[in-house]
Amino acid sequence: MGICLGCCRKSKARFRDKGSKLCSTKHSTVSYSEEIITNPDICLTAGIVSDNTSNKLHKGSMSNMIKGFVSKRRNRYKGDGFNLDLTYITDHIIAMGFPASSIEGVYRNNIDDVVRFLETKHKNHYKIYNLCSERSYDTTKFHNRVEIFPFDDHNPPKIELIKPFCMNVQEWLKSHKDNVAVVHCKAGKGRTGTMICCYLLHSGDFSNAEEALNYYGNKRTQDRKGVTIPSQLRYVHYYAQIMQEHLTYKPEILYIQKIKLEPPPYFAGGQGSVCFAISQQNLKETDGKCCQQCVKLHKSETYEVKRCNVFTIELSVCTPISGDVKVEFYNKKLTKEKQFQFWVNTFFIVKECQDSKNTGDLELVLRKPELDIVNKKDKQNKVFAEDFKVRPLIYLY
Ligand SMILES: O=P(O)(O)O[C@@H]1[C@@H](OP(=O)(O)O)[C@H](OP(=O)(O)O)[C@H](O)[C@H](OP(=O)(O)O)[C@H]1OP(=O)(O)O
Repeated sequence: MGICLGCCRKSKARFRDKGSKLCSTKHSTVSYSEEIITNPDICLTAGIVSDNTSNKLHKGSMSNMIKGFVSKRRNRYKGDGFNLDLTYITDHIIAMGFPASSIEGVYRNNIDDVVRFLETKHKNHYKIYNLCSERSYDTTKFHNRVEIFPFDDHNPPKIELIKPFCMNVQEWLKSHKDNVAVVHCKAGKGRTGTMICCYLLHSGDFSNAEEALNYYGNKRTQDRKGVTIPSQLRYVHYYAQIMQEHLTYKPEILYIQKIKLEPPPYFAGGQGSVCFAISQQNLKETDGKCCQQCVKLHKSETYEVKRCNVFTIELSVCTPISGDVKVEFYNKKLTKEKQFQFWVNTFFIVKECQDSKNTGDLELVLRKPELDIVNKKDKQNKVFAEDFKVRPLIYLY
């Protein structure tokens, strides 16, 4: 039986993320014998294999090696004949990577292995929570006990998504002492951690966001870094406030009029141009189901930045914002390159003002570690100074 390398266009299209990092060499139409599967070099460089071959590949020790590599520092479940990117966060809450099929099942959790695991360990007592907005799978494999609470990779959930998720998990866990909730996104780390930490707060297991996040990080990863995206962390803190102070959420309307960059980024050669966009996460109904929809509210012109202490950008129109709001900054070269982004929620901005008895306008301050992307990409402080801050000026009324 041979492996056809390079003949399956459909698989190629699907092979776009981690797999493509592993297997990105040129295609070949050569057929290889089965023993070759055990040769790491050929497997890693093979790139494209057909679907029935992937079914065999995912069972081999080579596949386990690739899976271990792809799951990086996440804790895997190994034992009883299983080797899965899956971690018990508590006895009743499981975090795992995407249950994948086809070639993706060779380097992520294979859906059939996940089914086998859950049927063996938690028969009739598991329910899956899929957080991916980007895709799904054959839910009949899990007897259709799959709930979808979708949001985008590298982003926080819409704030209104969190409570229904927590209530659904709570109801499921309360309905039988043996029930488990199995939560996943793609890697089963960032988005999964965000929602699990919110649940740990909702259930009263933790009363403070930091403790829930540390607990999750310790359980799910070897480097104790569970949720690392600043906006996802911010939303766990938001939900902690809702729980601690019994708040009733309301999407307040505010206005952004200025954004200050302090100091402005330093691009190669000393000069550069920035532009930014402000978007809002709305809920829209499609086929009777509520989905998130990111709507652009403001697209800025391009500003040339010069060296100075504070670079202030006045918005051409005072932009009303409400609920979950994303601000994205780009460096405008030949192509636009995203430098950083952050999500905030207007309800918590107003609350912060009220708590500090501030009746005037508010200058939000977001420091470099609180900004998505740049917190990881510019660790050497080459473009953004270590003490870089972005200060949106918000009008309350
Ligand atoms: O933190 P990292 O570097 O492991 O990033 C994860 C990504 O790995 P990558 O950077 O592409 O190698 C990872 O992508 P892969 O699974 O590696 O393709 C996910 O995007 C993961 O987010 P989530 O757990 O699905 O919400 C990402 O996790 P978060 O950054 O969202 O926590």
